[in-house]
Amino acid sequence: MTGVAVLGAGAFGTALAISLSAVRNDVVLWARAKDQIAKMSLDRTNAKRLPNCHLPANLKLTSDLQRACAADIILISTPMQKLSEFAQENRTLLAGKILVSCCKGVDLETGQGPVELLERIVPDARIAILSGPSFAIDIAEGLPTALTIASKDEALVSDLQATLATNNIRLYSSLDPIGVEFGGALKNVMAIACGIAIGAGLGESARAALMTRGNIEMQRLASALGAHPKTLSGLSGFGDLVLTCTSTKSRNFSHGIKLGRGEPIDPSITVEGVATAHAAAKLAAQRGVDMPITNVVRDILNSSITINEAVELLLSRPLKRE
Ligand SMILES: NC(=O)C1=CN([C@@H]2O[C@H](COP(=O)(O)OP(=O)(O)OC[C@H]3O[C@@H](n4cnc5c(N)ncnc54)[C@H](OP(=O)(O)O)[C@@H]3O)[C@@H](O)[C@H]2O)C=CC1
Ligand SMILES: O=C(CO)COP(=O)(O)O
Repeated sequence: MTGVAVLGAGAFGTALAISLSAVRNDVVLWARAKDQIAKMSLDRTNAKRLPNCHLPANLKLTSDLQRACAADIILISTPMQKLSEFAQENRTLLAGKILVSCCKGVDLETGQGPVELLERIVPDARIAILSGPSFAIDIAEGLPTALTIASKDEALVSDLQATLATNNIRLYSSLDPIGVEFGGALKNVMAIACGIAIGAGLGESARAALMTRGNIEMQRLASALGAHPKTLSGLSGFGDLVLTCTSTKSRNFSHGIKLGRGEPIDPSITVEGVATAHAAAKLAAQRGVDMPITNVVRDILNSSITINEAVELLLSRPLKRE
């Protein structure tokens, strides 16, 4: 396999392109805005999305999607709610390629995760997902982490594991893309819940309880959708849950903190858990899956309940065996 393109020069796409460029000379990073690419080429940094991180000299930059899509392997790193539109608009360029989704979310309109969505829109592509604990800034600075690459196609996943591992990203493989995509998506909802708890002064014990019961909810929904429950105990589940529920580097956790403190929200920041809370609550209702934490996060986001009411709701549920 030759040539790796990263589509979407957001924080994560840029970080992945930097990390991959340390081990390969055939990496191209695409952004839709010509002026952004011109500025990035001049400054060798992405001031808009990942400031202060150097773009290596061997990393190619382009706003020409056709040129980027000449690569065999295409990593897609747009926000989840933009993936459907992006894939539909560019389905001809993506056809027949190896597509690796880097998105963490559930599509609000269809209830699909990124793998299922790409399989529907680009049926003749070979699809995989990359997920796990990885703040863009950590990856860009060369700090080590471990991620999961998953696909139902065993040969593909093993090729991608070898091709996409870098000096600071250790890659584990998985044949359970549903578990990996829903682990990565649902942890964002729990990070908002934990942020709310911390922001509202409910304490760290409350956060630990939310993380633990949240993890059970994540497993329940993912299993109902066909995932292996054990997958959610891995990097794209427990691993990312721990990271994002405990760090203010997380936009989802920070969003929750702001809600908990009653502070204003900046709508320009990508906070995947907001739409995903709505999508996941809907999926759970359709399948009869009990998701009390997800439901209260959705209701707080809708302003249909207060944080105090959410606490009361969670604590007054019938007592049960763990
Ligand atoms: N940031 C992180 O630490 C991590 C993020 N992720 C996941 O990666 C995905 C992207 O996040 P992140 O990079 O942080 O997001 P950012 O908000 O930093 O960037 C989003 C990028 O997507 C581009 N974009 C938005 N809409 C479209 C569209 N319709 N067509 C093409 N490009 C589009 C934006 O372009 P423009 O600037 O022109 O608007 C921008 O380059 C999310 O699903 C996130 O959960 C995963 C792991 C870590
Ligand atoms: O997914 C992430 C780290 O693994 C990034 O989390 P946020 O989107 O909450 O910043």
